[in-house]
Amino acid sequence: MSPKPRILCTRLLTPLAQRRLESETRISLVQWRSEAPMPRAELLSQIQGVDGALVLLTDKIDAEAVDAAGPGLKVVSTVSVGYDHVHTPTLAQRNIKLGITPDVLTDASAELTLGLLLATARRFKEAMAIAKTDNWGAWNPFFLTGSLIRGKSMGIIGFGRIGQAVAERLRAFHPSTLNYYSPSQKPDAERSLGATRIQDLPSFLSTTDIVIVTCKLTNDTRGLLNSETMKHFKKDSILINTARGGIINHDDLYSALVSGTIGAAGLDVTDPEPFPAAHPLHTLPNCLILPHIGSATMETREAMSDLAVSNVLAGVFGEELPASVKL
Ligand SMILES: O=CC(=O)O
Repeated sequence: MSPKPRILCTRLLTPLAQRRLESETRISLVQWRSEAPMPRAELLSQIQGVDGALVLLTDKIDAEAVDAAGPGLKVVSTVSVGYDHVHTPTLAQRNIKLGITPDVLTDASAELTLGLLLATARRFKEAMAIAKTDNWGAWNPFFLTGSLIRGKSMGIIGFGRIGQAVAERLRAFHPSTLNYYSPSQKPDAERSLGATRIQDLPSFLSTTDIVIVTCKLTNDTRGLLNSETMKHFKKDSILINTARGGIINHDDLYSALVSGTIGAAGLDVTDPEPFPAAHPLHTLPNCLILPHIGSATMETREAMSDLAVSNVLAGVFGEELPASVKL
């Protein structure tokens, strides 16, 4: 009888998915049973000889990790839709499958994006700080005035599942225009969402009041928004990023927010993560930072974990992954 496939899981999963993984009798499970990330040295040691690795976006799966796993590794399954922490050329070269968790987190991510936009436009960070003090003062017409969303030109960078789900929700705010910046044309979404593609970044930025970043982090998008491209933002524009921190140069963003080149920013993702408490962006009243909670609802995290379990099981048993990346 051939030995059971070995699966390494680098974290404790949400309760239902954890139970499912533990009760899977066809596999031999090695798991880092903690809510904190598996230390790198531990990962490199425990991944040796496994058939499948179920990982999170905090685990760097590079050539070193794949080498440490050895020739039996068939599948890497990440509990995330983004996979910039996985070195895809190495996986492709060694014929290792990559599973991700699309769709199940689209609603949660789009809802968080809208929440962050509203909070940024209406200055929640300053308002919450003042509400806790004795400087609240009497109601006055100029107090904490923010920006209306209705009637604004909206622009989405990246027009995949999450970008389109954000666009669908933004329509309820009656934008003046809804544009997107993406390497590929999306004719169906253009028709159903009334969106227009502008593929020249300076033109896209200079005609947009509210810029929302939802694209993947790739070699093409790393540092896409920097001191050069930020010059094209409209005065008083709002920038929201719920994709990956590396798409924005944070030092350049600080300068742009201080000089007024950009009016306000809401970031659910930063570079690095965790974002240092001492970073000057935290000191700005017009920069609201969240600790990467886009998909953080319990239902969503259960669905993501469940899909990741399905992906890793399919991979080790040589079946088609329910949700994979074409490498
Ligand atoms: O950021 C979260 C994800 O990629 O799922």
